[in-house]
Amino acid sequence: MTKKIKFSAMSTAEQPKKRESSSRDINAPANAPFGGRVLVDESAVFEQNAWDHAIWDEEQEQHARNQIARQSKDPVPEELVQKFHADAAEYWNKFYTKNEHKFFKDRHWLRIEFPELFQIIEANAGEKKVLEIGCGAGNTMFPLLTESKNPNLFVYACDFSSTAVEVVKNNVAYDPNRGKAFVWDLTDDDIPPEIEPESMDILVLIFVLSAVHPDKWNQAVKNLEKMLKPGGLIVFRDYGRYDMAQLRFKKNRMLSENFYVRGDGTRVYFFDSDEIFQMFGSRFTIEQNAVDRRLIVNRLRKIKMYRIWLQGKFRKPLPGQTLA
Ligand SMILES: C[S@@+](CC[C@H](N)C(=O)[O-])C[C@H]1O[C@@H](n2cnc3c(N)ncnc32)[C@H](O)[C@@H]1O
Repeated sequence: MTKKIKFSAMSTAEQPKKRESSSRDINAPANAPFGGRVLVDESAVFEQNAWDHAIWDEEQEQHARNQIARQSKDPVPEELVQKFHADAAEYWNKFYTKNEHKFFKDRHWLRIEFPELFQIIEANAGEKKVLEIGCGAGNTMFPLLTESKNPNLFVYACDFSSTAVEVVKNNVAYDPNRGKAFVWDLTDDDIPPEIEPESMDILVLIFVLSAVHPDKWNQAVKNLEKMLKPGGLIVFRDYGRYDMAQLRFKKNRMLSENFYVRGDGTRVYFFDSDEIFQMFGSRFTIEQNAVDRRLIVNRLRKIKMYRIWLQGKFRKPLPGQTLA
């Protein structure tokens, strides 16, 4: 008899306890872009490359807990912890120096998961301003600029790594008349001089908050709020708790709970959706706070990889509006 794997849109453990996603949840199985590939018969697991809505059984959950317990027994040696925090931007500089041209990815999922970003590049969308934070190689800035039909779109991109900003400026699609890249640390005491308070229509936060020390999250969110127009939107995507990348960390990589340093010195946190709610819920209306769980399969090598990402959309209320 074939063993059935349990799959559903969202496990009980993941069900947000408070205000939760409404508009279109990436976990919704029907008509969601990646939502239709649901595995019901495990013997078919290697018949396609990816499956959606993977729910773990107790054995897998226990394995994850064991891995993390093991990692926490051998954390990063105390004398190195401060160096990884203090030199965080420098490690990212090294990363971009080494990998300069390998980082531009055409992310088809951007259009699917964040259609709001692509609505503002329509010809008749009016004056719109976007800021990509922790822009790296400009993986959001460049698709927007190259596809835009909106002459009144301006795209800002910032990163605390000066090397990343140079990579962006050296891209052939970089045009100072339509965009501006600059160095700024999201956790600074104030917003950058390049950005007027309450002037941005959309802030893009893709795989960047995970690189920020948890002690600095609050300042980061304050800065985001200050830059965003009332009614403006933050689009967020990042690593989720128990993602394969978290469970694979070996000895001497854990900095603090769920926060790690990779072999190249860059830091990464793995969030759960409650933390995201805590961070954004008192300042923004949470339009989406979803967990995207995929089982990705290497059919040739018969390897199963469980990826977990969080995705969110947070809207700044209009004056006089209370949080939804
Ligand atoms: C994993 S990369 C993601 C890059 C890009 N967002 C993408 O998705 O391709 C994280 C980026 O965040 C930047 N970063 C990390 N901490 C930052 C901070 N406090 N302020 C600004 N940028 C930061 C890093 O330099 C790096 O470019």
